[in-house]
Amino acid sequence: MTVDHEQLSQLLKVYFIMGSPNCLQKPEEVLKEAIAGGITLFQFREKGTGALKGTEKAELGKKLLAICRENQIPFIVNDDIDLALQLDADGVHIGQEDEPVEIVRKKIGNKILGVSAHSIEEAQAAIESGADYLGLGPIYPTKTKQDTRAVQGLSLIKDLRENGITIPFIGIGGINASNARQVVKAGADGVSVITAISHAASVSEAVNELKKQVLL
Ligand SMILES: Cc1ncc(COP(=O)(O)OP(=O)(O)O)c(N)n1
Ligand SMILES: Cc1ncsc1CCOP(=O)(O)O
Ligand SMILES: [Mg+2]
Repeated sequence: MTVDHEQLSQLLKVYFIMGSPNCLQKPEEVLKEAIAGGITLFQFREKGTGALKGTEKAELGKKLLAICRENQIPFIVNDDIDLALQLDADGVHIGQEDEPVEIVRKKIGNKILGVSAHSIEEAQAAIESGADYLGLGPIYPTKTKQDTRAVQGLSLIKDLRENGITIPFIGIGGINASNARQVVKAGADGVSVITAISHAASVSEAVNELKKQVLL
């Protein structure tokens, strides 16, 4: 899948990330509801306590990919490049502790490549090595990921734009409908969200609320 900056910027508006440990009901149902609410991109992140492994993880990935395909929502795999290639996913997301960006770029060809960055230097290095978009965070405190860097607030988002970085990027970490607007106002193309969507009483309404804030 080849996408230009503008298409990617649109895809990043409401970027839903989840795996089975994040869900209060069947992941397939959560994803269907999130799509009905209007998510623009999905990342399969099967990580954390109770996460599926091996064949079970691949089987769930295959089911979630099928749902995304039926609804024309691009499907990104977190960390696991082999699974992304096996499923023929649309892209992968890697962090600073994962495989080096250049190596992943070679492995995945023109699939979408997202990279986490926590400073201008990491952002520039990721861009030079072939990232298509950046994930910046945690913007706000989060309970979902234990091994995060320090909470950043909006400063890195503003700094990147002030330093002429034009690549699409999203904020991640503790984002919900009450703070999403300020993330986008600071310069992000969109928001990446786990809990505010996956734990919502109504998943589709939560997505809808987030989307309204991001597109304001
Ligand atoms: C869109 C997006 N941004 C950041 C991350 C975090 O990636 P990473 O730092 O590699 O941490 P894990 O998610 O692998 O625990 C992400 N997954 N997606
Ligand atoms: C994967 C990840 N990377 C930085 S914060 C985070 C977790 C975001 O989850 P939530 O939206 O529940 O705070
Ligand atoms: Mg990672």
